[in-house]
Amino acid sequence: SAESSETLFCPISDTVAAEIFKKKPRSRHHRWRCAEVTFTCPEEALCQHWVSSIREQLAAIASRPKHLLVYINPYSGKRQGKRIYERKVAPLFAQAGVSTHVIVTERANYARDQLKTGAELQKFDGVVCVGGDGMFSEILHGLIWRTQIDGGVDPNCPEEELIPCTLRIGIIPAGSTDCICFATVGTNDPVTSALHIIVGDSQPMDVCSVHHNNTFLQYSVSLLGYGFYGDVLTDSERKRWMGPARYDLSGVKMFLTHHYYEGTVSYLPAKGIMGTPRDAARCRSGCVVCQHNRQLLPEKAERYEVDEASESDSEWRTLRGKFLAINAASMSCACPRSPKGLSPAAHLADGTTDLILVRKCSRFDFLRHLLRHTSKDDQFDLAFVEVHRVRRFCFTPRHCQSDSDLDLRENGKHQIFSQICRDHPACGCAPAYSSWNCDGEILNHTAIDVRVHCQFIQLFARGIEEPKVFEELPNPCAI
Ligand SMILES: CCCCCCCCCCCCC/C=C/[C@@H](O)[C@H](CO)NC(=O)CCCCCCCCCCCCCCC
Ligand SMILES: Nc1ncnc2c1ncn2[C@@H]1O[C@H](COP(=O)(O)OP(=O)(O)OP(=O)(O)O)[C@@H](O)[C@H]1O
Ligand SMILES: [Ca+2]
Repeated sequence: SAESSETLFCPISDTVAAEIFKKKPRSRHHRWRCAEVTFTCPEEALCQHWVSSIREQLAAIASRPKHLLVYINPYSGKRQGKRIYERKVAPLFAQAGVSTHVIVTERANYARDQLKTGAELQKFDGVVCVGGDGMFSEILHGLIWRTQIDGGVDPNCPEEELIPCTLRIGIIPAGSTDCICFATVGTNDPVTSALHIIVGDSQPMDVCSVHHNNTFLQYSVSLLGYGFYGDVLTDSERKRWMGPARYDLSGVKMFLTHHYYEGTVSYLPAKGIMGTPRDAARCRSGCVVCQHNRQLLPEKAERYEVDEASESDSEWRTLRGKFLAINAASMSCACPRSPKGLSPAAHLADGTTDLILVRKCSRFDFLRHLLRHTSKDDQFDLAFVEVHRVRRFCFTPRHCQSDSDLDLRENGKHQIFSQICRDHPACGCAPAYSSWNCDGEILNHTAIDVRVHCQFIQLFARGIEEPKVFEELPNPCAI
């Protein structure tokens, strides 16, 4: 009888592919590619038996998603989101037997609003966003909001125990920074991300809730930045037409502007945990620090909250001063601009955020600090920089006297003056306030209360994998 053969779909990493095909491993770490392995057998019936049993085995893996809700932002990054999805991702989902419901967004917050109220989520095993960090933020907000409202929880109360989201989120990177994808996968590559979704990987992630006066503002998973990163974002929003390059231009402009801001930061240090922001070790796939610190949370942490006793007033610390930047990095914030990130030793899922305070210093010193984000040197090893691993923090700008004052500033006259001064640094009048950059969105309040919720969401990812030495290569069939 004639030999039968069938091509089977098997996603594998570059290194494993190299081992199978005896090719030289590629230098681009963390990228995954599809490989085809053809088995031949003498009988067609046997071949069909192999195929059907492999398909059955794959279908029985509960962690693999079967139905996905996909949102594409057609305006992300270089406006390639739709093309990237259709050319690189959709064929892989089809080949792997993953069905999809694809929605191209029609406006900002389209996906968020649908998830909050409209979408029939029980049909899906996950939600995929094709876009940048802003698009991810929409999905995050939609899903968290929906989960709280369905569970009868008030998201406005900062002390409320939130209900964690169960639907996993996948990110197909197509944006300007794609920091969440880069920091959870190790690369910004749509095919790699699609394969992590197909094989059903799970990576838990911390989420910060941000409140102002008992009113919910936003959630954050990467950077909450006041001062430099807030000003870069505000300035870059007026240059959206430039695409990803707007951040570099605004970065240079804000570096030259060199504004500092006065205020008070109070924080609750994360006590008894494994790991510090100055560690040489990094958060990697299967991170023991994240697992250990999650277990430290008390039993009621079934609801993913921190022990109230550890939040007594005496534990809080307060710092006042003039700051060029106040950054809270709940993860490394690694991205192509800074492959080690704002806080290289931060953890994806340890229930803490790294609070980085850059005090007023010379332009030269600030440049040294910034440059160290791109080299092996420690950006925290400078007299004007301090970093604390915290569970919660509050910030109050010095000139923030009352809410009505703040509202006036945010809605009216002060904002205009502040804007004039921002645009005309030569007038010598520095603005009293910056804005918070919350994962790339501008917050409309400056006095904020931030709380970390440990392992609050799950991504279709597995964290960054350490490069494998040859002997440790996994069995490709087990991936
Ligand atoms: C001299 C080179 C120094 C390079 C220093 C690079 C540090 C870069 C650190 C990037 C951290 C990104 C954190 C991620 C935040 C995301 O949630 C958010 C949403 O996508 N992205 C941004 O806010 C977008 C933020 C983009 C910030 C870009 C900052 C660029 C700074 C350039 C300073 C140049 C000084 C030159 C002096 C001659
Ligand atoms: N159809 C749409 N039209 C206009 N804006 C949209 C649309 N869909 C989503 N958005 C908004 O576009 C913004 C930027 O999206 P996204 O993050 O995907 O791209 P980006 O280029 O990486 O931008 P950023 O660097 O701000 O994250 C988000 O705030 C999102 O809410
Ligand atoms: Ca963290």
